[in-house]
Amino acid sequence: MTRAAVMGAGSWGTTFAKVLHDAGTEVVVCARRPEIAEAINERRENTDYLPGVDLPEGLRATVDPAEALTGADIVALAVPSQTLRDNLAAWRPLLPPDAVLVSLMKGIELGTGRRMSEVIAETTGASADRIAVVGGPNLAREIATAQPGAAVAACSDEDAARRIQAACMTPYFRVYTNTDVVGCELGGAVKNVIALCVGIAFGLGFGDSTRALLMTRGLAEIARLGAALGADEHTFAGLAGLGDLVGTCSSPLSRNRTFGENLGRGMTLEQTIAVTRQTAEGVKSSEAVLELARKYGVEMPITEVVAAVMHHGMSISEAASLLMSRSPKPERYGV
Ligand SMILES: NC(=O)C1=CN([C@@H]2O[C@H](COP(=O)(O)OP(=O)(O)OC[C@H]3O[C@@H](n4cnc5c(N)ncnc54)[C@H](O)[C@@H]3O)[C@@H](O)[C@H]2O)C=CC1
Ligand SMILES: O=C(CO)COP(=O)(O)O
Repeated sequence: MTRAAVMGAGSWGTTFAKVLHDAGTEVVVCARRPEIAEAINERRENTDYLPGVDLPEGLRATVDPAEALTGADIVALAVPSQTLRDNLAAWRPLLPPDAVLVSLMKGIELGTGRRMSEVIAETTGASADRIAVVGGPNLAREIATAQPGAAVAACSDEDAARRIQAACMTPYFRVYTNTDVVGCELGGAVKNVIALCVGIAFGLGFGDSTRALLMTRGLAEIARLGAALGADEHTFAGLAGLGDLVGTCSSPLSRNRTFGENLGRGMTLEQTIAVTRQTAEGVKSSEAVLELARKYGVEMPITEVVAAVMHHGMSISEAASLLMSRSPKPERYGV
């Protein structure tokens, strides 16, 4: 039987652990706080992150990383992207040498511009055939309540991708494989930045025309960055690209979209941060994505204004007018 450890018992870590369990994988989820592990083990509920969602009997939680990691064939990482490097430094001595390390995270590291698979490689020394990514349009509460969903398991080693696929495919969760790790990661991370902008537009009272505009031009800038970083452009038409963008930008469950919506409705950045209890990756990643775009000479106008609003005090009205007053150009998808 395949054994998996899920490191991080937030909303997605807990949900993905349930998916693995439902797929017949033996799984232990590792929480930081004892009360979360206790609630999962004893009340069969993650009372903080997924209140009201029943968790299966066989899903075990611990606060002891060694207990979770010992003997694991698959180690799924589900902590906030900006904390991965520090978390991995602590877990590294405990990682089984042959385990596949799977990033479930959708962010880019601030200050380095590294994708999560790169942070994993740098911190653990694992080779590319042991580093994978799972991404797609997966809103935790929906998947945790077994609503039909799908994702992509990506690894440069197709066999490893297939092993992950087998470990988490259930009657309600379809998993496809891909070998384009870069594309799958960029799709997941950059859509969070676009979702912030869509949320702002929604909060300002704009409707579906504006949302569709931002999603479509957002996808164009994701694809441009992807081309520069060597991704396969077809990935962006798939679940980890268009799929994830549509899911997040459309859903009131999205923390990123909700963060933007609160700003659009008139909250200050500080007020919005204060009311946001879970991880809205796009806030920090917007600046990291922009650094990456500048490094590779890629134009990303939506990312640019989102980063300016999140980090450099630009007002929302200035951001909107900057986007709408760009010079006329032919429509192009991607490069
Ligand atoms: N929630 C969702 O629907 C989905 C989330 N993701 C991605 O999964 C990753 C994890 O997100 P969620 O589980 O949703 O986040 P969350 O905010 O619900 O949970 C984060 C978890 O990381 C733990 N953690 C470990 N070290 C931490 C530190 N230093 N600071 C703060 N928290 C720390 C927290 O205790 C918590 O268990 C993110 O990159 C997110 O983009 C991906 C797909 C769906
Ligand atoms: O990644 C997600 C959906 O696929 C979750 O989006 P949020 O992080 O904005 O909630």
